[in-house]
Amino acid sequence: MATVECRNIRKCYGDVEVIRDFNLSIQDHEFVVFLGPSGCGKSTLLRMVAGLEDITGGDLLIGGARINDRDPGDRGIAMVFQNYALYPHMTVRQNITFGLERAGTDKAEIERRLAPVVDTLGLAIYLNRKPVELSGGQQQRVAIARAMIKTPEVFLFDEPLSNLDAKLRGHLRVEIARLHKALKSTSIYVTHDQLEAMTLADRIVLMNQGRIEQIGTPEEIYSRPATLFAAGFIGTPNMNFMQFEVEEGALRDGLIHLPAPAGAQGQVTLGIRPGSVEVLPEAAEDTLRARVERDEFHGETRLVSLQCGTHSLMASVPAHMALREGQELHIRLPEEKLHHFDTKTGQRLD
Ligand SMILES: Nc1ncnc2c1ncn2[C@@H]1O[C@H](COP(=O)(O)OP(=O)(O)OP(=O)(O)O)[C@@H](O)[C@H]1O
Repeated sequence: MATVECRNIRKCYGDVEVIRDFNLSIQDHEFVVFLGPSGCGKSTLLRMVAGLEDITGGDLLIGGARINDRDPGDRGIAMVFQNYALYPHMTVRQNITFGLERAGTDKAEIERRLAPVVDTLGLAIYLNRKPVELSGGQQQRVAIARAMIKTPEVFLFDEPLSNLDAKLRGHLRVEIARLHKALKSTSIYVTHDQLEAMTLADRIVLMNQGRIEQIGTPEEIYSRPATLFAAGFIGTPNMNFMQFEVEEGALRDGLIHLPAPAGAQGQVTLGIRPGSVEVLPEAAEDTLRARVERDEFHGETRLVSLQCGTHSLMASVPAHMALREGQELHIRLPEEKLHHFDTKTGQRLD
């Protein structure tokens, strides 16, 4: 059973604490993505699991055994890095099998393991080439093959696609998902790319400044972000935010009058995703007047910047809805699509 458990994990560089009291249980076969902005600590955490960084405090368990002080080679893990780090003087075949040869695995066993790995990653025709004769995507496939052939219990991926162009990234993303299904190993994948996280993860661990902001399935985090940070980080285009002071149980300004969530006090941030803002040609009882500031054509949709009283909002509308800059129109903010946060603490209110 390749469960991974982090219990009160801490990491300090000198006096600076970069990971604080990190707790997480990863199940056998689960695909967990550490997602967050640059510097939030996701790589440091992954490197601690791999044994490439000391753990300052707490316990790290793989398969139920505490492995804080175990050598990287004895942890049952394999890691795929952002820089493929292939040996330039070796062929593809040698790069893939080198680790097993060094460990003294016998030749027949290496050949037995090589065939399905090479097959799965479409590398058979490149086996005798040197890395310099391969594209970036092919080189990263070799790096994945090198990790796969070790048949690890836990796969660790550190931004493996970030050096590739967008098309190749999409392609390899699908392959990694397929591989995970076939191999059934537990996987931890680090990225700052929310699309990768949303498409690959069983669960996302959203991190910010060395702490967990939210843990959940992609759907859970998208539809019920637990904090303002989670709401702003997940979703493209970004969620709209509007600031209000709670007055007599309502969020109110010259134009807007909405009920405040039960018990809300002080400042509340109202959030709504651009795709949830309804744009209407006619006024109705629950619509608000808005003016078009800018209209961007995005293919299937248009992204419209609106001014609604003192609030700036984005709305994503079908592309056929041609709008002019300066045009007056009417919008509706459906109540069931609103998110409320305490502005001071950043915590979700409803
Ligand atoms: N060897 C080190 N010495 C001191 N500080 C470090 C060291 N390595 C990382 N840090 C700091 O630890 C914090 C977390 O870094 P880490 O590389 O884990 O972030 P990250 O979320 O993976 O970012 P990125 O996406 O940019 O790689 C950062 O503030 C970084 O400056």
